[in-house]
Amino acid sequence: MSDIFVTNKVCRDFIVGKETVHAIKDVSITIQEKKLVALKGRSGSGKTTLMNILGALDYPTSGEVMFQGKNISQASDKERDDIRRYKLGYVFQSFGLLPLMSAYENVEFGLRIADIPKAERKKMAQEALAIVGLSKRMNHRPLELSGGEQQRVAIARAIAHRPAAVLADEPTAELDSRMGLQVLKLFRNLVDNEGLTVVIATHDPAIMEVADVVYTLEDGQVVQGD
Ligand SMILES: Nc1ncnc2c1ncn2[C@@H]1O[C@H](COP(=O)(O)OP(=O)(O)OP(=O)(O)O)[C@@H](O)[C@H]1O
Repeated sequence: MSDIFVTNKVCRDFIVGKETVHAIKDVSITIQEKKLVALKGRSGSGKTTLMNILGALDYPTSGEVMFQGKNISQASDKERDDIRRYKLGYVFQSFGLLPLMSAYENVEFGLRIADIPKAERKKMAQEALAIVGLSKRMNHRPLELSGGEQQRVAIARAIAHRPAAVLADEPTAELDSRMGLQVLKLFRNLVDNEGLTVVIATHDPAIMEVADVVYTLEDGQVVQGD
């Protein structure tokens, strides 16, 4: 199986006043295709910083990040934009749905941003909502859905354009444990049945039930991986 993300001694520093915060230090990890990989660790351990770097949303201060064999830390803005738009999908803690649009419209809007032609958008949006089990709720607006359902709409939006990988930052933090587990199992299904690679940053202990590989971060360093 091939590697989809490889980081080599990645560091990210933030300058705050006169101090330098070493948010992540010398992180070297490999993420294989079609796996569910967890980045686990306490608040402040560097999970979001590493996710943003993997997702081409931020640059490392030093070190290399490879995505599908390409060094994205040195890629042009256009190449990075294309990776974000076409190759990756993102899921955030607070769902990020547009409140005045229905579930279907939220997913369809994501497909417009990914430049999917109009003629294909309807079928792709409906398929993505079917995968997350929300075909019957697709005309509901976010506030007419439970938190778990809203997160499933956000997942449908993240997968509808058929990216290679989905990056989810604390996707269960605003859900109770039952709904959180449902969402984690949905990610597991996406890996097993849709051939996606999923990377989840979380401190939710239930991740241990679904992850293939867990990297534990402590003070910006990977202390454990299996
Ligand atoms: N933009 C920034 N400016 C300054 N410091 C930052 C910035 N982003 C992150 N940090 C610092 O880097 C460290 C790692 O933060 P990060 O958000 O990656 O951790 P985290 O594990 O995702 O935490 P949480 O679970 O609370 O989101 C923290 O000490 C944080 O204060």
